[in-house]
Parts: sequence; structure tokens; C-alpha cells
Amino acid sequence: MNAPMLAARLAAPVVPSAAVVRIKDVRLVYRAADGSDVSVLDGVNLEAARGEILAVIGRSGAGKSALLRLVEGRETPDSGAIELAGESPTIGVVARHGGLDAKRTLGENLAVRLQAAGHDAATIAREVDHALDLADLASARGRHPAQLSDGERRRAVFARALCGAPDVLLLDEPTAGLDPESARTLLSAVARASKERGATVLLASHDMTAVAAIAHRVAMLDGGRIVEEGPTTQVVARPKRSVTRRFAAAVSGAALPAFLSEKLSQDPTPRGKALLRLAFEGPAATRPVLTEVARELGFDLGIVAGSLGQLGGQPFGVLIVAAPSDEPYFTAACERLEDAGLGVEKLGFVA
Ligand SMILES: Nc1ncnc2c1ncn2[C@@H]1O[C@H](COP(=O)(O)OP(=O)(O)OP(=O)(O)O)[C@@H](O)[C@H]1O
Repeated sequence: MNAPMLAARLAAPVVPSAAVVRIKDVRLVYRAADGSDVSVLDGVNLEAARGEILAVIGRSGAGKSALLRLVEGRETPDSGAIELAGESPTIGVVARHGGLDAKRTLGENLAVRLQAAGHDAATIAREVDHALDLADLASARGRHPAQLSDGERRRAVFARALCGAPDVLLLDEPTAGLDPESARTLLSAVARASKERGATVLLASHDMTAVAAIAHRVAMLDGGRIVEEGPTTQVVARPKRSVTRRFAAAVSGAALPAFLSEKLSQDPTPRGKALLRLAFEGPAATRPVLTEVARELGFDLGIVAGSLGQLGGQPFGVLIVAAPSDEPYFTAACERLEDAGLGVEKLGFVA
């Protein structure tokens, strides 16, 4: 991106738009050591808009890194296409093992590519300042990589990727190996970069909990295909596939206390309790839904465990409640809670 384009890009307001990244029916096949073909991606379709943070989640070996490499243009698909909007779209990459030049200070590391792209000194200074500020590293500008902690180094690699305001940011396992505090700092820097500069962000991770707080949308990659996709709160609150449910269970936070999970049975006992995991998102997160439903049905819903957090920048809560296990109360409770807009998962029954 040349200097006038960069200035125009930074002046443009962040508005929702058509897809910036379009992955169309992409297939990727690797040749294994024994000469056989391994299908890695098998008809993947995905889109991400300007300012959107899309998390691609999947187990190890699912093909997440391969997908990012295709978007980056380092590899080409066997069929299908990757389309990036704009005249000359730019991409910032935060690889898992992104190196910094040990002989240069952090500020110099960030400036190198901008200098190579021919930007003037004032633009470079402004860009480096901004990237360091976003990554919460302003005070480390004059330090060398060896003088940074692991977490700071990771943020420094991210700050370098931010320089020049790339249209697209690709992050592979951004929080792997970071302590919770460093992970939070890095993710909030990613969220700011997408919000303030309109960067389209693709995050690849095998850990939904690591990225769910900031990802607007989640795409679940399994068996070479996107098996489930949607707004983060929706995917976590109402996972449709069993593989997604496993990943989502870790995100929803509230866990059943051990003394209850040990007693949990799949068959109701007369006059026992049914345990339900309720996910609150959107309008349901701010309404006294439980009180309303309990009053309407005429029985109590006892709260067993709960947590409130943030998903995709939105408030999100999980409660585990105990409802009567006898019919027709149990079915009525589930139906009424679902009607109220809650994600309802039946955990089992206790005496
Ligand atoms: N150059 C290659 N040749 C052959 N197979 C490869 C090659 N690179 C990757 N693979 C295989 O492709 C599949 C997808 O790899 P990829 O690195 O994209 O997975 P991933 O989802 O990022 O996994 P992880 O979370 O473990 O990094 C894996 O089964 C891997 O073994």
C-alpha cells in the first residue's frame, strides 16, 4: 500500500460492508509421504466482512493453518478460489513462530517493512506509534526482542503485522502458550485493531475459549468442511453439532459442581430434579427471564451455578438450574425457557 492509499485507508470510517475475504468452495489436497493423497480442505466456503473478527475453530490437524496459508497466498487451492476485495489488499500475518530481528529495537523492527514500502518518515513514525499503542507496548519501543517477555514478544509480532493498516489480519493460535493476562491483552489489541481500523481478522484456534470473547463469528472446521458457522453467542449458546457442542461447553463457563455431576443420571427419579444448562445471549441476557418463567409456570427454578462474561463483544451468561423432573413440568419448563430465547441443554437428572 503506498502512502496516499494508506492515508485514505486510515481516514475511511469503519462501516459494515460486503465480504473482504471470500473463500469459495476451496479444496486442498496434500501428498502424504507414502504417496497417497490427503484431503485437507474439502469444499470450504467462508466470508468475512470489513471490521469483522472470524474465528476458525477445529481440532489439531483440521486444516486451520492450511486455510490461513491459502488466504495469505502462500499456497494455492487445488480447486475453488480465495478472493480479497479491493484494488491491492494487504495482509498482516501473525504466525505462530513469528521472529523479530534480534539486533533491532522494537521500534526499528516495526519500521522495517514500512521503510521498504517507501513510506515517508512521518507516516512511519505515526504508524509505529499507533501499532505500539494498540499492542500496549508504547513503553517498550527502544528495547530489543531479548529484553521483552514472551507475551510482549508475541504482542510485538502482532504490532508489526498491524503496521501499514493491513486490510486483513491472519492470526494462527494467537494465545497459545500465553498466560491469561497476556492472552487478554493481546486479544483486546486485536479487537481494537478491527474496530478502529476496520481490519478483517481471521483467527485460527483449537481453543474456542481463547478467542470467543472477541470473535464476532465462529466457523467450525471438521473433516475438511465448515460444519457449523454463526455469530459467536449463537454457536456457543445453541451448538447444533456434537463436535461444536464439545468446543462450546468449555466456553460457556459455568460448570456443574462435582458433587452433582457424580450423581447425574439420564433417567428421572420421581419428584427429583432435572438439571438444565441455560445460555443467555442478546435481549435474554438483560431480562429477568428466569423469574418470569418460574412465576408463569408456578414452580421454582433453583440456581446451581452461573457465570457471566462476554462473547464476541456481547454480554453472555450461563446458568445451571434445577427444575422439577416430573412431567408435565419438565417439558413445560424446557419449552417455556426456549420460547424465552434461552439456549437450553438438558444435563440429566438427580434424585
Ligand atoms: N506439507 C504437508 N504435506 C502433507 N500433509 C500436510 C502438510 N502440511 C500439513 N499437512 C497435514 O494437513 C492437515 C492440516 O494441517 P494444518 O496444519 O492446517 O492443521 P491445523 O488445524 O492448523 O492443526 P494444528 O492446530 O495442530 O496446528 C494435517 O493433517 C497435517 O498433517
